[in-house]
Amino acid sequence: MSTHASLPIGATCLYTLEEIQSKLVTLAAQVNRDYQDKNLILLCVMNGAVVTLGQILPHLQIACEIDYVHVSRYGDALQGGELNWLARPQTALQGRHVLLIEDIYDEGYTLTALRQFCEQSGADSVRCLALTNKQHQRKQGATPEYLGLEVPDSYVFGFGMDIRGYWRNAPGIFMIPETAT
Ligand SMILES: O=P(O)(O)OC[C@H]1O[C@H](OP(=O)(O)OP(=O)(O)O)[C@H](O)[C@@H]1O
Ligand code: HPA
Repeated sequence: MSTHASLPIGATCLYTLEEIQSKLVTLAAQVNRDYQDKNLILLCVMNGAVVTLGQILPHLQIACEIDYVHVSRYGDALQGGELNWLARPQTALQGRHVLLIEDIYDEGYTLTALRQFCEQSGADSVRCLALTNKQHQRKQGATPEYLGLEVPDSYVFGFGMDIRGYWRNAPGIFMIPETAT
């Protein structure tokens, strides 16, 4: 573990950019294998997944479309609340194979609602790729089919994830130990 000079005081690096890239390459290989003959659409769950989507895309070697859905249940807070729907996908999901792209699988409320939305929209299949999995026992709903890196039960940020609205640009995945829940 290392610290980063210009990040919030006490921030500790959990994963470097190189470690994240390496995991994304592995996840992309699984997606390439599983969706070879499928009409795939990737749905980026804004805002947090924007970096994950952007960084995994060049590693996908299959025809696919992208779109996004914007929901939020944390806002600038460190604890989740009600899910706010800010934008729905513009692409018709009827008959499509949908892969939701998430930055973090935390308590699972967001993912459960998104799966339900896609299924009700007539998708042929709905799966999720989440870059990180927060380790705790407060999960609900189905686990992402493609899971990347394990993170501890603290508020994490960087690589698209915010802390109080900032530092989505942090070059890696970081935590501040005092934010442990
Ligand atoms: O598993 P859950 O407990 O439901 O939390 C996971 C969700 O929380 C985050 O979004 P957030 O509401 O923070 O919005 P953001 O992506 O714009 O930061 C993250 O991007 C996931 O979508
Ligand atoms: O730990 C987290 N960090 C950033 N966004 C999040 N959304 C849910 N949990 C988190």
